[in-house]
Amino acid sequence: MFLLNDASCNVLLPSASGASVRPNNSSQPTSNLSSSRPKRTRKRRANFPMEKLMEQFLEQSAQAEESFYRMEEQRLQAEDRRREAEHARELHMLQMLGQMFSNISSASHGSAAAPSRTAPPARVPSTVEHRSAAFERYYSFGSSAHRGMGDDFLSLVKSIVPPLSSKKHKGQDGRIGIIGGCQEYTGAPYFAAISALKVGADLSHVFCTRDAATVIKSYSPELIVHPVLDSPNAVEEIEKWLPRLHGLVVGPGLGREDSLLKTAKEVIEKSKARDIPIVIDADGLWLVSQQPSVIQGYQKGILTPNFMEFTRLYEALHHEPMDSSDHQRSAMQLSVAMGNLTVVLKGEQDVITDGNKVISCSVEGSGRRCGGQGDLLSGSMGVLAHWAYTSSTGMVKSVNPAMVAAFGACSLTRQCNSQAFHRHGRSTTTSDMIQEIGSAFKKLFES
Ligand SMILES: NC(=O)C1=CN([C@@H]2O[C@H](COP(=O)(O)OP(=O)(O)OC[C@H]3O[C@@H](n4cnc5c(N)ncnc54)[C@H](OP(=O)(O)O)[C@@H]3O)[C@@H](O)[C@H]2O)[C@@H](O)CC1
Ligand SMILES: Nc1ncnc2c1ncn2[C@@H]1O[C@H](COP(=O)(O)OP(=O)(O)OP(=O)(O)O)[C@@H](O)[C@H]1O
Repeated sequence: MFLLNDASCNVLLPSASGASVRPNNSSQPTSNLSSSRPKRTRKRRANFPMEKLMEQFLEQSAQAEESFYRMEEQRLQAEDRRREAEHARELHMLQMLGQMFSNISSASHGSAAAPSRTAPPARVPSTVEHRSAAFERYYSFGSSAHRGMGDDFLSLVKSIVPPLSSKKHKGQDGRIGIIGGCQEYTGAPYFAAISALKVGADLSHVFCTRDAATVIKSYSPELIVHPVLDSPNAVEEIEKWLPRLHGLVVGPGLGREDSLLKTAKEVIEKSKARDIPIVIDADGLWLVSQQPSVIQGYQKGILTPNFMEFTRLYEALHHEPMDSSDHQRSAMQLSVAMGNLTVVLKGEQDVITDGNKVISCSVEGSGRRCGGQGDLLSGSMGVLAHWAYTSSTGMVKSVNPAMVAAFGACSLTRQCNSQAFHRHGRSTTTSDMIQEIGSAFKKLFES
């Protein structure tokens, strides 16, 4: 905005910040416009007709405008340079982190750093070996100790979140399948499937028994529900969909009926052949404790046991009771015995390990332990595993995509628990936590 003050002829120019400022008289030939010397001004006014004065004023205005835009241009260029430098610094930091992890993995476990899809189960290290190894490779997030490393893992999770874009079509950010849902348990598969959607999958399929299907559909129109799990040709019916699925969660609300477990087992085999990331939870873990070979050595498999489920698995693999005083060590031992599968032992702290590294997630949750929180966790992990394995950033692959996905899902579940508890206190339910997924995700991974 340019103002000509009638009485004094003072000129007001816009500053870069938008506020009007007076021009610097020392650098501009504006003495004829000054109001501080009335006599001289009057005399000059007599010599210069009004048009000449206007002409001069317009010329000065144009110069001022030009200099303003030049300064603005310089300011924007400096801002661009600052952003580019910041981006390069972030990228460099993540590459170094990736390099560091791959060094740790190759130094400690040779082939485990670049595992084959179905590696044979590795040797279980001795107690002494394990204690020092776990110490060296133990990182914690949420407590004040090792916060730097936790923050780095958080950066890795942030880096796998795909950008939202109008160029994408429905399905590109993930189609997730849940194998579970029977007459007794309809809530668990619903929680897992809706959580996958709310984290950011585009489509969520539930493969459940016939009598559970209508119930699950009635909870939400967002879910695609297939009433096939107890049909005679269940495996073929589900197999038809596998080429379209990016992630599978097996177990929430599956139940333990032999025929359903047999179907789940065959679906796991078919999904492995297609290289689909598979999260196994709840009754899926019951199946694994009966037949570990169903998933043993599959590097894209993640097990998410609670303490009870963990004990069952550990004893099935090691044929002896576990040492419950050292969760990190026991979790590493189970992972190694399962062929370096990623294991998430849920609890007061979530312990996440692939047998080489151990991370602990202790993001503050709450004291509320309503049923279904584990389903929120496994559904979210299904999506994050797909994003981690298909991430184009590269550095996630030098860590272990399954560990990054597991860490992301644990942090998110605990953050949802904390936020829901702040609103609802003791009456918090898993549905309240699911309502918090959007804001918890934004807070953790998009800020
Ligand atoms: N709304 C729904 O539809 C829901 C359905 N769900 C579905 O239910 C199915 C069975 O799953 P599950 O977890 O109840 O079976 P299981 O592992 O045998 O545990 C049974 C017993 O283990 C114990 N226990 C548990 N945790 C423990 C711990 N941390 N530390 C120590 N002990 C612990 C505890 O024993 P208690 O305290 O009673 O002695 C508990 O009663 C499965 O399909 C699942 O998806 C759930 O997802 C919830 C929402
Ligand atoms: N003692 C705890 N303190 C804080 N958070 C916890 C605690 N126990 C579990 N959690 C959180 O709750 C999540 C679900 O764990 P939980 O042990 O409830 O699973 P679950 O028993 O398999 O659940 P579900 O009821 O779905 O079967 C964990 O990832 C963890 O983040």
